[in-house]
Amino acid sequence: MDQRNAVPAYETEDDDGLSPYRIFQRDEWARLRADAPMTLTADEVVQLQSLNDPISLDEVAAIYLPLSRLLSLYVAATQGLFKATQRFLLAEKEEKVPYIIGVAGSVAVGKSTTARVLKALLARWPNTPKVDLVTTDGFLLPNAELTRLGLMERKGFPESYDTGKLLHFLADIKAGKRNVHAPLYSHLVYDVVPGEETVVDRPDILIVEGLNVLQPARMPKDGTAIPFVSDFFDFSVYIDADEADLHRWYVNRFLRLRHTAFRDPLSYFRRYAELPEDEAMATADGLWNRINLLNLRENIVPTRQRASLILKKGASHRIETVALRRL
Ligand SMILES: Nc1ncnc2c1ncn2[C@@H]1O[C@H](COP(=O)(O)OP(=O)(O)O)[C@@H](O)[C@H]1O
Ligand SMILES: CC(C)(COP(=O)(O)O)[C@@H](O)C(=O)NCCC(=O)O
Repeated sequence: MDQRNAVPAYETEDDDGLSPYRIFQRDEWARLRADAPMTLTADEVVQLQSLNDPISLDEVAAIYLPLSRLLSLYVAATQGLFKATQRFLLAEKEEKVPYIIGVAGSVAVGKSTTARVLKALLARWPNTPKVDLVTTDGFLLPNAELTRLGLMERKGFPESYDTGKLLHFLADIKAGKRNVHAPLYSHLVYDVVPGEETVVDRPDILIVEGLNVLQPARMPKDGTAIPFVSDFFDFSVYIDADEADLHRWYVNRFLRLRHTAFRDPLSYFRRYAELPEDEAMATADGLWNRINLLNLRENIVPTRQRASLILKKGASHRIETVALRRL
């Protein structure tokens, strides 16, 4: 096995029962939906899916409704624990603390679709919680800074983010601050958009989606402790798929974008809209192999075992197995 991929397997349960994960085949997991009602329509599901990341109502029923049910139990348990701490501290008034869910995985695995479907389902729980979603691309260094640092070919690698800014953002959210601002990234212009922000105002649940959300902190030499982004998470989901599938999904999405987003005069990839298909494919292959595959192997896959839940997709984007941490 390639050393770079030498991450312990989670997909097979050890005979000795030492695996940190309980593995479910799709059908077994689907049964755990129990009495959770379907709250999305087929049309709404279509609206939530990303380009080249098909998702069906059946997928929502089999995978995401059991997950929504699990999360409703976990959120209630965490709130109970929080209340216990408040009682212990003889606190006069109970502040609410947002429950934070991280969504990690490769470029082109479909994190955005998963995050949007989860947001929609959780917001439709009977107590209608306020659910917000933030993507970490807003915390990327601007292209001018990446160019100055020689990091344009490392976009999406841990060093291409302003991790300090992301940590402060999450600390403010967990501290219960109001109107916390997060910067925004545009896939169209391929850069952070100066002055554009999203505002997060004390949600009940915040979903944080990005390649590197399970990344450990790089330890400073002076011995000071830096938190991990995931220290702020109450739960995390890693979306997993085989390299060959991810490669194909990335290239196919790139080819489809030539007929849509790349035609926009503002698109960073404008020049690729006119390329013949074989040249466009070679460009997409290059971006995948030079940047995204390297990042997947070096930084993203090694964080997989840190997730609370691993959703493993098959070649058609359907989730085939689910691995749930035993806590
Ligand atoms: N060059 C691009 N132009 C426009 N949209 C893009 C481009 N690249 C990716 N996207 C969109 O950005 C979103 C995030 O993509 P990505 O970071 O690969 O994560 P994932 O596929 O896991 O959601 C997706 O909805 C995708 O369709
Ligand atoms: C913007 C991204 C780094 C994803 O960022 P994330 O929201 O996961 O933090 C990624 O979609 C990307 O553009 N990667 C650079 C290589 C490429 O163009 O595919």
